[in-house]
Amino acid sequence: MSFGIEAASYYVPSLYLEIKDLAEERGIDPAKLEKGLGLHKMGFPDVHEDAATFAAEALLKLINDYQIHPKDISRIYLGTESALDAAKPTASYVMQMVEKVLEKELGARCFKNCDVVDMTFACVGAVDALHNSLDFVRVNPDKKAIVIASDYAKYELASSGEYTQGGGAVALLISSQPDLLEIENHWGVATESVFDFFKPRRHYKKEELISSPESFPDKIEIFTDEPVFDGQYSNQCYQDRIREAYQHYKEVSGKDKPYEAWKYLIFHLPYAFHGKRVFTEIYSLENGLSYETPDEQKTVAKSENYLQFINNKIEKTQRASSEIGNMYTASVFMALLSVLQTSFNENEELAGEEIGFLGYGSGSKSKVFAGKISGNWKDVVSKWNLFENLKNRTAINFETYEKLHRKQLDQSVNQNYKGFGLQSIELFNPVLKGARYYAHQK
Ligand SMILES: CC(=O)SCCNC(=O)CCNC(=O)[C@H](O)C(C)(C)COP(=O)(O)OP(=O)(O)OC[C@H]1O[C@@H](n2cnc3c(N)ncnc32)[C@H](O)[C@@H]1OP(=O)(O)O
Repeated sequence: MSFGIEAASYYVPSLYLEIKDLAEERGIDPAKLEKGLGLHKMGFPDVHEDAATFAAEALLKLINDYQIHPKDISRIYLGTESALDAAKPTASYVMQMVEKVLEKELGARCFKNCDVVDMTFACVGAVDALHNSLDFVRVNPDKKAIVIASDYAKYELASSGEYTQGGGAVALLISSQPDLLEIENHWGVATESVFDFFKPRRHYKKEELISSPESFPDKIEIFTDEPVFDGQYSNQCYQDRIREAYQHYKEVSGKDKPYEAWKYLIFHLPYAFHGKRVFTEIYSLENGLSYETPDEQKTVAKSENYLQFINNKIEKTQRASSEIGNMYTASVFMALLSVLQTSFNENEELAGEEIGFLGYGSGSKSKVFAGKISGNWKDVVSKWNLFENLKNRTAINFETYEKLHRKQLDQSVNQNYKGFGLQSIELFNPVLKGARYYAHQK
C-alpha cells in the first residue's frame, strides 16, 4: 500500500508589489534582488486577508476542485507561524469559514467530527503536519487528512527581511490513494535550539532584561507578527540543519548519494534562490570537493557542473517563489507546485520520478524526505493554472504598500473582492475581546 498526496490546492494574496519599486524606494540595486536573490514580485495581503483567509480559500478550493466530501476528512492539521491567537487555533477559524459556505448544501457543522489543530515550528510546521498526517493514514488507511500550510511573511519596514516578504497557503489531501505523490517513510531529522529567527510575544519589565541601559523605559514591548532575526546567521543555521538532516536521511534510508536519484530538489524557499545557494555544501561533501574557504565555496557555486545541476534540478522549483515571495510554511509546498505546474505546461513526463524535499524551520529543525510522482499526477495538476492565476493579482504602488504594512487603511484595496474576508474584530465586549469575525463574499 502507498501513502502520500492525493490532491493539492493553493491560494496567494490578491495584491503584489513589484520588487523593483521596493528596491528603488529603499535605495537597493534592483539587480541584487532580482539577479542575486531571484525576487520579482512580493505577494501582499489586502486589508481583509490574513493567514486564516488564505487557508480557508485553499481548503475550499481543494474541496471543490477534487469533489471531497468534508465528512470523509478525519483531520485538518494547519502548519502556521502566523497564528492569530495564542490559544484558539487558526485552523478553527478556517474550519468555521468553510463550514459556513458549505452549510446550505451539507447542513451546519460539516467538520463536527473532524480533528482540527495548528502545528507550529516556524517554516517547517506544515512539514510536521504532513509527517503526522502520513503516520495517521498509514495506521488508518481508510481515512483521509488535510494538511494546510498558511502564512503571512511580514518583516519590519526597511529591514533586510523586507524584500523577502510574501504570503499564501497550500492545502494537501493526504491518503492511501496518492494520485499526485507517493511519500516514502524515511525521515531525516535534525534539530537544534537556536535564536536565528523567532517571534517573542510579551511585555518585558526593565529588570527582566539582560542588557538594559539606563535610558530604557521601565517596560518594553516585544509583541509583533514581525520576527526578530539575524539573516546571515539564519542562513548558516539552515545550511547546518539541512546538512545534518540529509546525513540522517542517508542513514535511515540506507541510500548513497540520494540527491543524484532525485529528479527535482524541493527546498523551503524563504526567497527563490535560497535552495541553490545553500545546497553547495551538501553537493561538495557528496562529490569530495573542497568547501572550507569562501573562495572554495564560490568555486563550487560557479562551477559548470553545479550550474548545470541547478538548471536541471532546482530552477523550475523557484519560479513561483520569484512571483510570490516567502510563504513561510507554505514555501516548500509551493516549490513543489511550481515544478509540477512547469513540467505540466512543458509536457514533461514525470510519472515514477523521485523527488527530494529539504524542509527547514528556524529555531531550528530540518526534515529531509522523498517521494515518487504518481501516474495520475497530470489529472491533479490540471486544476491549478498556477502561473495564469498569479497574473490575475492586483499591483499596488509603494505608498499603498506602506499603508497596508502599517495597518493604516480602513478599507480593502479591492473593495469588490470575492471570497473570504475579515469583517471585524471585537474590541469592547470583555468576554469576546479579540474575537475575529469572517464572512464570504460571492
Ligand atoms: C526565514 C528562514 O527561512 S531562515 C533562512 C533565510 N533567512 C531569512 O529569510 C531571514 C530574512 N531575510 C534576510 O535576513 C535577508 O533578506 C537574507 C539573509 C535572506 C539575504 O540577505 P542579504 O544580505 O540581503 O543578501 P546576501 O548578501 O546574503 O545575498 C545577496 C546575493 O545577491 C548578489 N548580489 C548583490 N548585488 C548584486 C547585483 N548588483 N547583481 C547581481 N547579484 C547581486 C550577491 O552576490 C549575493 O549572491 P551570492 O552570494 O549567490 O553571490
